Amino acid sequence: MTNILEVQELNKTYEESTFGLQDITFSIPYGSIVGFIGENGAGKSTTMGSILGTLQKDSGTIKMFGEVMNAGDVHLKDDIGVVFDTMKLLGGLTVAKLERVFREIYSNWSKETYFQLIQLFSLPKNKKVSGFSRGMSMKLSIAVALSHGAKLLILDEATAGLDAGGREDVLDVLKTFVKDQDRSILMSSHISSDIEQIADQLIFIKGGRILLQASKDKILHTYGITQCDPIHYETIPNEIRVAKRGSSSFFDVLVSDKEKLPQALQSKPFTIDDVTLLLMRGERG
Ligand SMILES: Nc1ncnc2c1ncn2[C@@H]1O[C@H](COP(=O)(O)OP(=O)(O)OP(=O)(O)O)[C@@H](O)[C@H]1O
Repeated sequence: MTNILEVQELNKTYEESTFGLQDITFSIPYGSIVGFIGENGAGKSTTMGSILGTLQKDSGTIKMFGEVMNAGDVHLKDDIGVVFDTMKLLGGLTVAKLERVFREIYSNWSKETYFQLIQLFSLPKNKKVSGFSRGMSMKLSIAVALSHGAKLLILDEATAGLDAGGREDVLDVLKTFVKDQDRSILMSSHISSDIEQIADQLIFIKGGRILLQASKDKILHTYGITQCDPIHYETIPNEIRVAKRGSSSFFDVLVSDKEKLPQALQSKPFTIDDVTLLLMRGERG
C-alpha cells in the first residue's frame, strides 16, 4: 500500500451556493507532506471537510489507510489529527486540565508528547485557553493533533496567525512527524513560503477543480515560466503549455517542461508563489 489517502471523483455542492467541488481526485503517499494551494473560496476547506466526513459529500470515494471511509467510521478518525483555523477548544480549561480531557478521548494519547510540544511552543500551562491569542490557540490545536498517535494530519491554515519563530517551530515539528515514512500531512496554507519550505507534493485548486498536482521538485526543476509575445507564444508546443497570464501583447507562460521550450525562449527564475499566481489568476495555456 503506497497511499495513506486516496480521494476519487469527489463532488460536493451546497444548498444556497453555486459553488461545487468537481471530481476532485488526488492521493497522498506515505511519508509525504502535501501542500493544498488555492485562493479564498477555492474549495480547500470543503475538500478537507468532505474527507473528514464533517461535510456530507454528494459522490466520490475516500480511501484512508487502504479502507474506504463511510459516514460514521469513527475508528479511523483516531488516526487522523485535525487542525482547522476556526477550531475552538474548551475555553474554560487550562492546558493542563485539557490534557486530562484528551487522555479520556483518545486511546493512543501521549501525555509526554503533549507537554513536550506545549513547552516547545512556549504555551502557559495554567492559563485558561479562552485567554489565548489566535496564534497560541493554533499552537495548542497542533499540539493536540500531534499527541494522539495520528498517522494522517489534516491542517487547514494551521500556520496562519503564527509569528516567524512560531512558524519555524511548527514547520520543524511537522517535518519530524513524517520522517519515518509511515505518516503524512495534507496542509492548506495561504503562506506559500511555508508550503515551499516543507511540502513535497503540491495540489493547486481553483473554483472547486484541481488545476495541477505535481511534486514540488518537479515544479521547481522541470517546469518553467517564460515571458513572450503572442507570436512566440504560438511556437510553444501545446503539450507543455499549462497556463498563461498577461495582456494581449505580452504573456507570462507556465510550461511543464522548460527543456522543450523553443530556443528563442528561456525560463526565468521563479518561486512557488509565481506558479500559484499564474495558475490562479491566469488562464489555461
Ligand atoms: N456552508 C456553506 N454553504 C454555502 N456555501 C458554502 C458553505 N461553506 C462554504 N461555501 C462556499 O464554498 C466555496 C468554497 O469554500 P471553502 O471554504 O471550501 O474555500 P477555501 O478554499 O477553504 O477558502 P479560504 O481560503 O477562504 O478558507 C466558497 O464559495 C464558499 O462561499
